[in-house]
Amino acid sequence: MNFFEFIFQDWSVNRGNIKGRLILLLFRIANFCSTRKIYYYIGFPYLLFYRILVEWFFSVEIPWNTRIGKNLSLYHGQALVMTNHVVIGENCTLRQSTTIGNKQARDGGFSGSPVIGNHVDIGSNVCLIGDIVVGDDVIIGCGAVVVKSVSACCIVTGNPGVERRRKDI
Ligand SMILES: CC(=O)SCCNC(=O)CCNC(=O)[C@H](O)C(C)(C)COP(=O)(O)OP(=O)(O)OC[C@H]1O[C@@H](n2cnc3c(N)ncnc32)[C@H](O)[C@@H]1OP(=O)(O)O
Ligand SMILES: N[C@@H](CO)C(=O)O
Repeated sequence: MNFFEFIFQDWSVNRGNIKGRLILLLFRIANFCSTRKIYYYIGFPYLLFYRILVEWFFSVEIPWNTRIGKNLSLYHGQALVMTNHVVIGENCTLRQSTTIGNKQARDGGFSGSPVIGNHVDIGSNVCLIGDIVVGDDVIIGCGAVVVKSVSACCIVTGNPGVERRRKDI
């Protein structure tokens, strides 16, 4: 993937969604710089710009070195927070007021963070926490709190999240 393909990899799935396109374009440029050593140093001022604009002003904390597959849809980009250990597959959807992160142990150490498969649709106001794996083709309902791994082809709803098999695939 060349530079332009890389930075525009989410463009088409966010058609009509200017904010989603802008945030993801800024993220992909930061991601490109931060994951290639020489560009990390050259692009460091840009990384600071990314952090201030996207994290402080848009309130979307997608760390610049997070591993995210192509075609991420980002609706209503605000109050979205994740750690840089999160992994997100291809063709996933994220919405507002969602946290994807870790938990802290009594000894002060941190757990791992979620690894999310392909074609995972995450509703608004969701918390995905800890060293868990979310399979492919999962839908996570709005407001769900997910602290255990989720099998592929399931819907998860509620707090604590309960999974059931999808009937549409
Ligand atoms: C501004 C905006 O629009 S931002 C966009 C916000 N939208 C979202 O985040 C969409 C997220 N999608 C959802 O939460 C959906 O409800 C889904 C995908 C989880 C389920 O959708 P459907 O398959 O149509 O389920 P359906 O509405 O038939 O409900 C099935 C059952 O699950 C329950 N249910 C549905 N969604 C949820 C939820 N988020 N949390 C808890 N229970 C739920 C229903 O009450 C129903 O229970 P019942 O069988 O006891 O009556
Ligand atoms: N309702 C659309 C956009 O607001 C969604 O699924 O998030």
